[in-house]
Amino acid sequence: MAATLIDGKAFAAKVRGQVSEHVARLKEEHGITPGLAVVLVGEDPASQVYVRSKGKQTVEVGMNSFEHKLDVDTSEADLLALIDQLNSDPAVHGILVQLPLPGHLNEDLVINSIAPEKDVDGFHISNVGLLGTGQKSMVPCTPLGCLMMLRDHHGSLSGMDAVVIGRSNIVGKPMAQLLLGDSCTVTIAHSRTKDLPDVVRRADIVVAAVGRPEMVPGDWIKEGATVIDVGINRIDAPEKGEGKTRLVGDVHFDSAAARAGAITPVPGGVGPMTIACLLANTVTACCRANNLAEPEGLTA
Ligand SMILES: Nc1nc(=O)c2c([nH]1)NC[C@@H]1CN(c3ccc(C(=O)N[C@@H](CCC(=O)O)C(=O)O)cc3)C=[N+]21
Repeated sequence: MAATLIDGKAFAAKVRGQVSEHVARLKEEHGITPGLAVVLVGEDPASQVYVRSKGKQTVEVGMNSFEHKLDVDTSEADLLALIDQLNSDPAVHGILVQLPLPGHLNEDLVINSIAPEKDVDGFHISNVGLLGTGQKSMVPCTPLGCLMMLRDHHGSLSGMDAVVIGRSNIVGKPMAQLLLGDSCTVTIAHSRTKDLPDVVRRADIVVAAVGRPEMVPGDWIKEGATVIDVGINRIDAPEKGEGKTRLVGDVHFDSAAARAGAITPVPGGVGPMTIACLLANTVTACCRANNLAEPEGLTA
């Protein structure tokens, strides 16, 4: 492998260390403990695993974790009532409603009912608008984690050609805004993009966020480019035994690593950074709520 491995797991541990220090200072100097509320509707096993690891890490950095597990057929009114209650609870500085929600619940309505200053996912329309206009906002965790790794690796991103594959509200669009904010020339590619391989081949930075296992082959990657793989896809792995699975990204790792200058692995890349940034956003929200100086290096 020619490429430098960007170790998201190690980077995330470093970010959590910084978060812990800020939390300790908030407690000692101000008597405030940041709190994160996570709302999970239904019992999707993958979501449960993810929510559990978030709760564990929240407590490990010294914050309060409030978990709300609701029945899969919870009514929209009941969910909105819970969010209302969390919005007005001074012990709660961050609120995350795990997505996707069951089909009978209107995701946009639910997300936009979260108080924008507590919206640690950065999905509320106010935060989307603030980010798009370069104003102070809550920044979505996955793109924020990608940006931190890119800045750490390159220093300045100014003038670089960045291609984001995927146009979701959760990753693709906010990622493009952040890269533009750092003065990249940004292309957002998607399933209808013509000549996708050629578009990707001109990129200095490739961010793959489509959710299709290994869809980006190495020969799309420009020699020396930096590849950030956002995909976390579980696929069958019969070679490991019957019924076994493994995680792969949206990028074909081995062939891409042979051409890239730097690349993030899956697992151990963007995923751990997403959770670290969720904790970072909660500290940021807590500082803003209390008119305290914001933690440096943990925001965009
Ligand atoms: N409102 C909301 N916000 C989210 O941020 C959100 C969400 N809903 N719904 C679900 C997705 C998924 N997600 C992951 C974060 C980290 C890992 C992660 O750390 N993955 C490990 C591997 C974990 C494993 O082994 O299964 C890794 O990539 O190394 C995975 C998935 C956040 N999401």
